[in-house]
Amino acid sequence: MTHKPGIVITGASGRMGQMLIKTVLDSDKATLVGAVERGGHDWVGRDVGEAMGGVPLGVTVTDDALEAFSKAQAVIDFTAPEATLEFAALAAQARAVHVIGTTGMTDEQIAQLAPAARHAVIVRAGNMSLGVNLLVQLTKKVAAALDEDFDIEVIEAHHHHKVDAPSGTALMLGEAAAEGRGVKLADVSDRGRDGITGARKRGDIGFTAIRGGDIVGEHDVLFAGAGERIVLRHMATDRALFARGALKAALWGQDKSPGEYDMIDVLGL
Ligand SMILES: NC(=O)C1=CN([C@@H]2O[C@H](COP(=O)(O)OP(=O)(O)OC[C@H]3O[C@@H](n4cnc5c(N)ncnc54)[C@H](O)[C@@H]3O)[C@@H](O)[C@H]2O)C=CC1
Ligand SMILES: O=C(O)C1=N[C@H](C(=O)O)C[C@H](O)C1
Repeated sequence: MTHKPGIVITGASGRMGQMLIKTVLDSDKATLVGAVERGGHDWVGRDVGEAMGGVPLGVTVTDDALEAFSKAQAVIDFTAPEATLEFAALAAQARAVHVIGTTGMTDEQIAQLAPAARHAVIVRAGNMSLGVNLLVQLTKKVAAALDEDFDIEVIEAHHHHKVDAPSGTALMLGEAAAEGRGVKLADVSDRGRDGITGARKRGDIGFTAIRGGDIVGEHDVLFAGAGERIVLRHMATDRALFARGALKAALWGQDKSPGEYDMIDVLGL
């Protein structure tokens, strides 16, 4: 029998946490060995299956991340930036692959992952779906083919619970467009227009964030020229696709050398 990597899910009670637990349970390639929640959360100390409203799974939700990670080959983490930084250090200590789906991390926080990546594999992406990562590559190509006569706008829409904007995916798409154009996103990014903004600056990459209802995640990259527009679009209708991508990353990372990777690496795009 082949060895099935043991997986810990952090943020177990969250929208993605619960989806990830179901995805691992449905998989014949991995085993759920732990579920972590923040200290004081009412799921801590309960069986995670029962807490999710189902049958007991024999996995007790804990707030002791290191203890949970030490039994695992991979940690899948869709939580919040500060928590993810803490988990990176602990996953590295446990030599577990750390799959990071958390968005809203600052550049400084992302740089702080580097010490952990010297000891363990980190796979981080603002979007774990095949479709979005393909869209990233397409965006880079289209941006490289068109000049600044085409204005680039990234438009994203998410559910009303989302706390960060622009979305991690929107930033990935903006980075791809900037790379295609041979510029740095930080130099051309236009976020949050309001009031008398003046005319659009040539070469800028604009971002618009829509928040409402239960929208899972929608992203358009608009290339607007004179007399024509090109729109590259991805629409997610089920969080399961992010969870499947994250599990794929956790399995992919098992035989890789320590370092920082993304879903383009995992999917070979
Ligand atoms: N990369 C991707 O493909 C995707 C990324 N995301 C990102 O994943 C993150 C989570 O999203 P949701 O599940 O919708 O949010 P959520 O708010 O439903 O879940 C977050 C969970 O993390 C837990 N948490 C926070 N701090 C913690 C700590 N210190 N220790 C343990 N648990 C902690 C919370 O209690 C909560 O259960 C967001 O940053 C979101 O943008 C979401 C979907 C796809
Ligand atoms: O918070 C979400 O829900 C999502 N977050 C990710 C992002 O910030 O892009 C990915 C997906 O769009 C859902």
